[in-house]
Amino acid sequence: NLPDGWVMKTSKSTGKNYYFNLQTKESQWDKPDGGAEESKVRASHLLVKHNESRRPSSWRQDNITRSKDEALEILKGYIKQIQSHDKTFAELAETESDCSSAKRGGDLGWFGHGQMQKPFEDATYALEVGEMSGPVYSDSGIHIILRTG
Ligand SMILES: N=C(N)NCCC[C@H](NC(=O)[C@@H]1CCC/C1=C/[C@H](COP(=O)(O)O)NC=O)C(N)=O
Repeated sequence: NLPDGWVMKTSKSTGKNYYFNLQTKESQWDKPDGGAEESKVRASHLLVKHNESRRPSSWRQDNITRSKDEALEILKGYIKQIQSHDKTFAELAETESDCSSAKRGGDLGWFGHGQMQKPFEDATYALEVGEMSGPVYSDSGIHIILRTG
């Protein structure tokens, strides 16, 4: 049996079985190891990309040219909006995040060690469930992380 959200599919082109996560829409050839549930975490994030991001493009903007400093100032503004309860985390992530998870309010689903870039993984595991991070830097850009599970 497969961990939650995962289904097995057969590739039309190769006839090989692969695994697809209905929640995160990611697919992989290897059977997802359940991994001890307790070692997994769930998080949402709001990503602001910049011109040094590994992929300076997103659903919001084809070519992202803002500087890293500008991205940090923008992200700090979002943190203030969330802390003042002006908007919820998910509402802001949905309209502002440069990650495709924006359409799920920033939800990345459950993940274990080795799946996300290390700085992001470490920052998430350091949070209590329900806690929000400050600015977290990865090769993708600058994130706010909300640990949800
Ligand atoms: N398991 C789930 N839900 N999907 C696979 C995630 C793969 C992982 N991704 C990341 O580490 C970045 C930073 C944290 C979230 C994340 C999202 C990136 C950010 O955007 P990008 O820099 O790729 O354009 N978009 C999707 O992957 C990686 N090892 O590269």
